[in-house]
Amino acid sequence: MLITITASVSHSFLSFFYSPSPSSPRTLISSLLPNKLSLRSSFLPFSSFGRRRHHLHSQPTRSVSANTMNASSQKLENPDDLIDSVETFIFDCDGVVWKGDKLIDGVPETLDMLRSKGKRLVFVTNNSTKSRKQYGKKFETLGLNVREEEIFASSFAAAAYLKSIDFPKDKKVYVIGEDGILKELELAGIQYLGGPADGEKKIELKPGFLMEHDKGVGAVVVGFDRYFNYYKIQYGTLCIRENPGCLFIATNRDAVTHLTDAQEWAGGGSMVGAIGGSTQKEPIVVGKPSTFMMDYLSQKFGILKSQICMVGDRLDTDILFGQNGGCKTLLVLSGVTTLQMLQNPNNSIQPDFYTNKVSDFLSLKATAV
Ligand SMILES: O=C(CO)[C@H](O)[C@H](O)COP(=O)(O)O
Repeated sequence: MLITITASVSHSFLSFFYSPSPSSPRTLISSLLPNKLSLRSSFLPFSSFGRRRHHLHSQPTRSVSANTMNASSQKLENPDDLIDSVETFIFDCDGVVWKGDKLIDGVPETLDMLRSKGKRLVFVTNNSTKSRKQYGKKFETLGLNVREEEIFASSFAAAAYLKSIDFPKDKKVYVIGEDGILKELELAGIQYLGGPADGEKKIELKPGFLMEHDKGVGAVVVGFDRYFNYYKIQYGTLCIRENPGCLFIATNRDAVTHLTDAQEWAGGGSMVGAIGGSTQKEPIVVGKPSTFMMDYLSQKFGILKSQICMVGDRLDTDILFGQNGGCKTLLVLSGVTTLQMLQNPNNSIQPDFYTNKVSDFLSLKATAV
């Protein structure tokens, strides 16, 4: 069974890990797992600085959480009931708000309607290629009135996670990923190397060639990277395998993404999988479905998770993210998931509601009048 280590900022977990118990973190985490799950020996990337600060929990990506045992989803028929039952809507971006660079029909009007009802709107994306500021520009270009503080990308989550564990000022992060991660690390005051600059680098395998690496790297952050190469794999691998306590952090493990609308393209999970393959370690995942961003948001805005509705197009990231956080969930069929996929007997991830697209909030209301 696939198990993912996820990062959480929940106070209960924090106090749990700060407790003076002599138990090792591995024992503590093991105690949180159902009996049938076990941890592999290389599973926990604790470092000397992260040891007492990590509040990790192991979380199967599906099927063990009680939330994933929901009965079949209901087709959304009374949007007002759902709207009135929560104070915050978290929207996934790709497949919900836009597809690639194309705005999905009816999104601006729907967001305006929700704002006019006093709802808090938050946007969460696993795509780490841009920073919050860069996403702010994208929203603006698409004619959407969204502030940078309302956007939470996995690039930001990686930097926020490192801050939450007091990543030492004298340590560096090796980045396998694009500009968004670099920008967020910079804003967080964290030193880094790698990123797009290593995209051109090649390795000449002459006899006896040995690649040097920076012993001051305390974390490798892996996100979606269109310039992924063997140099980056080897560099990241050396840091994780040879620098004591070096963390392996993944922005997400998404299998596919939408680089063009003609087909699905290999996603961030492919880069993370390569580093997992060479290091034989599991990453700390900070993007969906990890609860790190959910916990972060709920603490930052002081929102009760039961007062949140997560709207997304992917079952194994968005809907699971909402369910793992104890929120209401709405699946829209405007992205990667079809009705057939939702209703396939092998699919156990059932959102509370499903509908075609977010603007159904408006059209269904109109029909009901
Ligand atoms: O970056 C990616 C590739 O790994 C993501 O799969 C993708 O872009 C996810 O976006 P969202 O969370 O907005 O659906």
